[in-house]
Amino acid sequence: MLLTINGEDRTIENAATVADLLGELGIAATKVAVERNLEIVPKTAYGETALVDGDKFEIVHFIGGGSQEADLAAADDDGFVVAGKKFSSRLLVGTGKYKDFEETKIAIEASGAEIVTVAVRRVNLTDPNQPMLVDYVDPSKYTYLPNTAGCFTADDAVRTLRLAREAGGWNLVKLEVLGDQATLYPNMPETLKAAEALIKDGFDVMVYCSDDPIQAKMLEDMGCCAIMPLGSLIGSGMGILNPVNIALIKENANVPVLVDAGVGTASDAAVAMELGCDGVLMNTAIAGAKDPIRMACAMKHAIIAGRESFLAGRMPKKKYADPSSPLAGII
Ligand SMILES: CC(=O)[C@@H](O)[C@H](O)COP(=O)(O)O
Repeated sequence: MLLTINGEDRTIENAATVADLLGELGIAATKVAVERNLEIVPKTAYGETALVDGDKFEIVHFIGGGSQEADLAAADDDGFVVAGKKFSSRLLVGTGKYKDFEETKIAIEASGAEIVTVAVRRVNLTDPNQPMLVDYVDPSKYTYLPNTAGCFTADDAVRTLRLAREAGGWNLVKLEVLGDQATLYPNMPETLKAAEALIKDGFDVMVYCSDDPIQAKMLEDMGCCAIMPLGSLIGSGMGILNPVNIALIKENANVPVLVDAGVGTASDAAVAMELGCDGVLMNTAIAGAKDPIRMACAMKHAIIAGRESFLAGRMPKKKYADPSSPLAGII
């Protein structure tokens, strides 16, 4: 019979059920999520779900998947907590745009990040015959944060994350619903709709959003566990274009606020932290640098420096000079 599996037409000779199909493809049923004609098939039903000619399957295969406990031993008192879990690093990193998985791995190590976000639709999680991220970035060492990059509707985003949860058990997710290809700006009505559905479905939702303080508050009130306004457009490296709005969002929030997207260089990350943000998520600034490993290291230091500077409290700005050496006693 003719089936479409992950967009590819395949002739399957012997399989009668989803369980048989996985067997024929050589995939262990416990590490896989199957969506058939846009409906997720629960693992318990693989054996009795009969294949029908023309069925379309989306199969997500995670080797050793599932988010694991972060290494809390290293967490200092200033760590940040999201969805009840404490992290010592306030830098979250993406996994796209690197030369290969080896470079991804070394850059993530150099960044000191504990949370790594993965585009479920883009990173190879399905084909065990190709290099797979989980073979390089150990899911028992890092908290995997599946994201919905490439989703332009609420329905698409919700389906993508349900599929990821079915496969890897991930409950903590990063929602992004994009408006158009040119800007990748968040589509806020669709983002709100998806966030509501995911929260209702039991997900812990970290949400990429516009830097509008009112909509950020709506997302928090709805139950999102972290608010992630963009600094500037994804991949633009333009830094934080609206620091006043980011500060307003942080001032009104009772959940962590992380700048997500647009960071271009280390000083942008420091600015985000000096505004009082709880963390920064970035990808392109590291992966797109001439020396990604060195930049990852720079970002680690920038995040720490920005945070320390925020906690230290900056001196007040003054209109006129104030000599560095006291004038009293000068002859
Ligand atoms: C990796 C990821 O989740 C991106 O969608 C994110 O928004 C990062 O953007 P930059 O690549 O601009 O850092």
